[in-house]
Amino acid sequence: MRIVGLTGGIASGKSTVSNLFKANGVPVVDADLVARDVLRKGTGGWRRVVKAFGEEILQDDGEVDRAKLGLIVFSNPSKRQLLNKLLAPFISSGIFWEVFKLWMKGSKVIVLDVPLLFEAKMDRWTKPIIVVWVDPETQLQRLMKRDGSAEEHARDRINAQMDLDDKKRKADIVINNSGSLEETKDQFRDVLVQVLSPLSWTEFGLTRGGAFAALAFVIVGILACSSIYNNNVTRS
Ligand SMILES: CC(C)(COP(=O)(O)OP(=O)(O)OC[C@H]1O[C@@H](n2cnc3c(N)ncnc32)[C@H](O)[C@@H]1O)[C@@H](O)C(=O)NCCC(=O)NCCS
Ligand SMILES: Nc1ncnc2c1ncn2[C@@H]1O[C@H](COP(=O)(O)OP(=O)(O)OP(=O)(O)O)[C@@H](O)[C@H]1O
Repeated sequence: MRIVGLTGGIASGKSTVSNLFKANGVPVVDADLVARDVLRKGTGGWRRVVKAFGEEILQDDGEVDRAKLGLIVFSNPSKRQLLNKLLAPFISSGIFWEVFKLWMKGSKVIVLDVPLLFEAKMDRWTKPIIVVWVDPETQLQRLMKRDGSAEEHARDRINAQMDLDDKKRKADIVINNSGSLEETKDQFRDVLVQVLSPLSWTEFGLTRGGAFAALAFVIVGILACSSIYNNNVTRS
């Protein structure tokens, strides 16, 4: 199985690129969706977070007020670290299960869309790593426009992540999303060819088909050895 890492900065265009993958039949595991699930009312993540941050972060219906919690953690690094520490085990296992389900379905190439791929050291499980890069001013403007947020809050969110240029240096593939959507789609076409190139033997071994082939090989080997052994015992 080939697990492609897709990352970047906040509002750099990861969802835009992951939608292009989905439109081309490549399944995507979205870490933001997993992170939402593990914070739903009544879950283990919800209980831990409410215990640590207090009931004042809850809405009337008992769900976490995400905007309120966001304002707290994106302006305070130690509170953000606490939230990350509380949710990390739930997010990692959630991602693992999503990958496992796709493996069971027989998917050969999948994309992991994880904003904090490098920060959470999940980059070691993915190859190649695609970084969606955008120039800083465009990133700020797109973020403010999309979330309707003030410049100060948008900057807090951007500064809560590893510098986007550092991520770019760690990438195997860079998509520059500073221009139009058409320009991004042009780059994406070449990226798709690379991502869908034939699997290496190691990647094939990690697919469901590869695992069954290896198992069949071992069973045939054992049967062949036992038949040779039985023949020798009968003769002697
Ligand atoms: C603080 C929360 C409630 C704010 O929710 P909100 O709906 O406003 O934002 P959303 O979850 O859609 O995230 C938007 C973007 O913010 C960035 N972001 C989210 N969490 C973090 C974080 N802990 N550190 C840095 N950036 C983050 C990501 O780029 C993400 O794509 C939420 O982001 C959260 O629970 N974060 C902690 C979980 C986490 O680490 N998620 C990232 C998945 S790897
Ligand atoms: N090339 C582009 N031209 C114009 N607008 C764009 C372009 N790419 C993305 N956008 C817009 O910028 C915003 C951020 O893009 P997107 O949601 O894909 O980023 P993201 O990296 O997934 O964000 P997050 O980290 O918050 O999940 C969206 O409103 C999107 O429509």
